[in-house]
Amino acid sequence: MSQIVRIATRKSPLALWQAEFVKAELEKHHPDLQVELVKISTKGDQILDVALSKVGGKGLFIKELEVAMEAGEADMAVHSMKDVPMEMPAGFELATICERENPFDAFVSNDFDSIDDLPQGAVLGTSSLRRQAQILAHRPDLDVRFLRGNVGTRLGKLDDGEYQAIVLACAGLIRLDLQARIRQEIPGNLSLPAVGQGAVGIEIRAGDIALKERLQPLSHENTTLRVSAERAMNRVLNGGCEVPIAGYAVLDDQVLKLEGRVGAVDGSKLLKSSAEMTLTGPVSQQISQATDLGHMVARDLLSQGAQALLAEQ
Ligand SMILES: NCc1[nH]cc(CCC(=O)O)c1CC(=O)O
Repeated sequence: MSQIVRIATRKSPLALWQAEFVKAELEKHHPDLQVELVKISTKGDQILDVALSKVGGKGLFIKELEVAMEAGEADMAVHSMKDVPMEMPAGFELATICERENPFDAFVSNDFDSIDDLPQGAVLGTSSLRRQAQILAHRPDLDVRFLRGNVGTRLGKLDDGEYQAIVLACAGLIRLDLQARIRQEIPGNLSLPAVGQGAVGIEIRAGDIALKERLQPLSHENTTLRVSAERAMNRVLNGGCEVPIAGYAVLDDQVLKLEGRVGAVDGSKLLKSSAEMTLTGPVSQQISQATDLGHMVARDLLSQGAQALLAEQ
């Protein structure tokens, strides 16, 4: 007898790709499972004309999915980790973090090869305060303008000529088979990625141990440790996806290295900090070491004045 599990997902093409990916993985590892998608509209999808930072951002893309899980209409929700708040609401837990796709930002343009190739004063589209802060710190002459909507909408606005270039996540473009649109993978030293960028996370009702067990084969240890450090940093800085904070960790040979940045949205200031740590012991211990590393970098950014910068936004 097959058992049915339902995934709550937003309706954007990228959200659907991610939910379909989790469905396929689950069915591969558990042939007895029948996985269905429950497609839901969220407030974040409907508000397209205001900066997310101005509409009380945190959790904007995931609230409705939690309501469906609470009502028993779905058993789990699949999210871009970048959009998952640092604290999960009571009754829910982050069960699994899957393998990260390319974490970097993409420069997309029909006329130019890279950020440095843009002419003086060029119009660049992004609504990410993190991207704006870092790009303006590097190229203060650029005219950064508002750009929201799902990946297809943003590319459409570029092609209509509203912008000379736009910046979005490489991961989204790659997953939607639009990698040909990436003119430059923006190096991390120019635009450090957002906390969790490129990783997919799975949220469940707190205490649903049977489902968590089922999800275990989808969990990616290297990604989980890196994203744990990034999120621990963000938690201390009190940041979500809608603040000019960047955080990116790499893990090679048990050495976890985390870099964090907090910027002024006009590019006038960019605080940077990094630290590394050798992870040892069982995974649960390594996660707590990764968390400590995140706290260290956050405290260093705070000692450099991050709080004042974030309060200005
Ligand atoms: N804030 C929206 C969002 N959430 C996740 C992604 C991209 C995919 C990812 O980071 O996994 C995007 C679009 C973008 O930043 O261009």
